[in-house]
Amino acid sequence: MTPFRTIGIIGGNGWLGRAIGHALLDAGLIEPSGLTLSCRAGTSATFADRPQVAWTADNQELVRRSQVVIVSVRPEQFPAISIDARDRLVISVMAGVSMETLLARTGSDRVVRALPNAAAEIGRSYTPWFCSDAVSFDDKALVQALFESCGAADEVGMQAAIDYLTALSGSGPAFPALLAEAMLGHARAHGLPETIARRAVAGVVCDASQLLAKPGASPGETVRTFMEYRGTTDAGLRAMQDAGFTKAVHAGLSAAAAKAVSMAEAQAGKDRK
Ligand SMILES: NC(=O)C1=CN([C@@H]2O[C@H](COP(=O)(O)OP(=O)(O)OC[C@H]3O[C@@H](n4cnc5c(N)ncnc54)[C@H](OP(=O)(O)O)[C@@H]3O)[C@@H](O)[C@H]2O)C=CC1
Ligand SMILES: O=C(O)[C@@H]1CCC=N1
Repeated sequence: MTPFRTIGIIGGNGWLGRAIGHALLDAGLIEPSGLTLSCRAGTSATFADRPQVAWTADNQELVRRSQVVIVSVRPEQFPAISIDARDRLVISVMAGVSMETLLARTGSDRVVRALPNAAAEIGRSYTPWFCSDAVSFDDKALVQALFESCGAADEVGMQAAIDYLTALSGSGPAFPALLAEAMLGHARAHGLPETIARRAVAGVVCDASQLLAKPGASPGETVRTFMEYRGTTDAGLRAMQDAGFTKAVHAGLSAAAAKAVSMAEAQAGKDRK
């Protein structure tokens, strides 16, 4: 793998940008002095414990200092970013910004579209990524190592998979949160003390869900095993299904995936005008 000594993160003070920056440093993939971060104010307290990290408001200066440029601003903030990143490996983590738009707006032909999730903050993201033809074998090894510093990662061969996975795994951390919130509301309505309700819900959503991480575990098998008791869990699962649980999950994933595609089309449409 080519040793990349310099990496820049545009939007390095944001939720995802700072998570990736800290993960890279914690994994020793880069020295603090090799990391440049940007935000519009040009400085942030985010990496105060690492004073050798450089800050700038000038994104072209960041590009000049960095062999690898990670773009981590919100999609609607991207049009305001004007960079010439030819000869740089550009990695976008933005939802709904297509490879075609990235190639056209950055001037680089070595572009990666990656889609981490918020669990990068705790080193537990799942990050699929897709790259342009000019991305080299060494670049790919770097991208894989970079996102493995934030959790698990896989290269995918189709850009459409990134739009779909933006919904499934990119937005994914919000969905167990919705389940937890629904459970909490139910527990409160049944008069449970707040502390107990929170501990019980966290016990299910954060801890008991780890049963699914056991080697060989399968969600369908787990559901069927519980249903075979013909007891309380079976009653609960059947009522949830009858109320449209699977349908609701599928509708949510379809809506999120459609939004990823429509965001990409809207950005590309602006470029054509
Ligand atoms: N958060 C998540 O769970 C996930 C996010 N993503 C994608 O990652 C990207 C970032 O998301 P997230 O970190 O949550 O968003 P944030 O709003 O937390 O971070 C974006 C950052 O970009 C900075 N910024 C805005 N404009 C500029 C500019 N012109 N130059 C330099 N920096 C700029 C902002 O800082 P300031 O205002 O100080 O300039 C801000 O801190 C988005 O595109 C999103 O789609 C993908 C998967 C998951
Ligand atoms: O909601 C969003 O648009 C971004 C992308 C995935 C997670 N957050």
